[in-house]
Amino acid sequence: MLQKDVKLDNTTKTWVLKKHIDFLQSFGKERHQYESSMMEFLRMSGMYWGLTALYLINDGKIPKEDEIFEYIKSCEHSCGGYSPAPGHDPHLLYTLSAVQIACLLNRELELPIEKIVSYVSNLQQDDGSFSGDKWGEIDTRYSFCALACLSLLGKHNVIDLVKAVEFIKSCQNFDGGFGSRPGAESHGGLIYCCVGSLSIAGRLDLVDADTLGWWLAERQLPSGGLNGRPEKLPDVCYSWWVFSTLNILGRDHWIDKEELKTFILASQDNEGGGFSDRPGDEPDPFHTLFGLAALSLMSYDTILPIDPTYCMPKAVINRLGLKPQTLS
Ligand SMILES: COc1ccc(S(=O)(=O)N2Cc3cc(-c4ccc(C=O)o4)ccc3N(Cc3cncn3C)C[C@H]2Cc2ccc(O)cc2)cc1
Ligand SMILES: [Zn+2]
Repeated sequence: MLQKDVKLDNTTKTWVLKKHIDFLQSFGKERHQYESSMMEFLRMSGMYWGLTALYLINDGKIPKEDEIFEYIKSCEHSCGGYSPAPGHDPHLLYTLSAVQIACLLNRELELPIEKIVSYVSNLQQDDGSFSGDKWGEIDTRYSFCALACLSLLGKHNVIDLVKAVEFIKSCQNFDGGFGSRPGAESHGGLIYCCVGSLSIAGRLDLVDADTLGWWLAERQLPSGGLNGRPEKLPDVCYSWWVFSTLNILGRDHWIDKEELKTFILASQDNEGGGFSDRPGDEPDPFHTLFGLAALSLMSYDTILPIDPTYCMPKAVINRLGLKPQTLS
């Protein structure tokens, strides 16, 4: 079977740091008005992606902090959950994003912590799994959102951690990977969520690190890029999902970092700044964060260090006194 991949033209793209800062600072303004309005359904997450990316390359400086915190408050619901934008329904995805942004601003203590904690713990099911909102869709993504959100607030002991870990273990496959539910196929993004959850819970002993490490290293293609499943095209965001998981498992030397770096840099937009999913596509804040975050794990240029488990600046995780488990 011909391996699907992209062909990098041999001009290595220059590192356009200033343009990435401009791209991130202008998102939501006139230049990106259209895309930004189209993305209202995920705006709170879009702000976490854009602001974290900016923090990493702008020496931790974030503009308009008060305006951002007012926006978070405008998305708060009486149940303790946050919506992506005013007038939308609350959901665990955007509650995590709101807490992550508040932590970036060093203002997490100004949040209604007890209400958020009760919102998140009420989403845990009898089998230890989590749903994303009242409609009840179960997904290991939501286990990660719940554990990350509560641990950032120093409250992860309010849920049944043993059962939460048990559910994640029930989603482990013979290839060492994890899926969205028991029996679902292994997928790079869900493996990151499950290994990240076990890292927060201090239970990486449950991971078969060699078998999973091998499956993850198999994601690298001749272009240097990583895909999320066999036979898929490489994509910059998998540079984060797959590479940060290898980093947590102490096996990130199992892939060729130089080739991954080349693929990520080739996915920069040299005109307007930002990163796309692969060379030649439109850049967006989502792929810009995950491209920069992977480069940060490779200590590229002046990008500030990032924590592989939380996808947040190390300085913020250290300030919160959090020590997510990693294997050496
Ligand atoms: C453009 O098409 C999509 C498809 C899915 C989504 S998603 O919300 O389900 N989601 C996140 C995601 C976001 C973007 C994006 C564009 C502009 C912005 C502004 O901030 O963000 C783009 C893609 C995307 N995807 C889809 C994707 C990424 N790489 C390959 N694909 C198909 C991921 C998707 C799932 C997701 C992942 C992480 C997360 O924290 C939340 C949702 C969003 C747009
Ligand atoms: Zn992607």
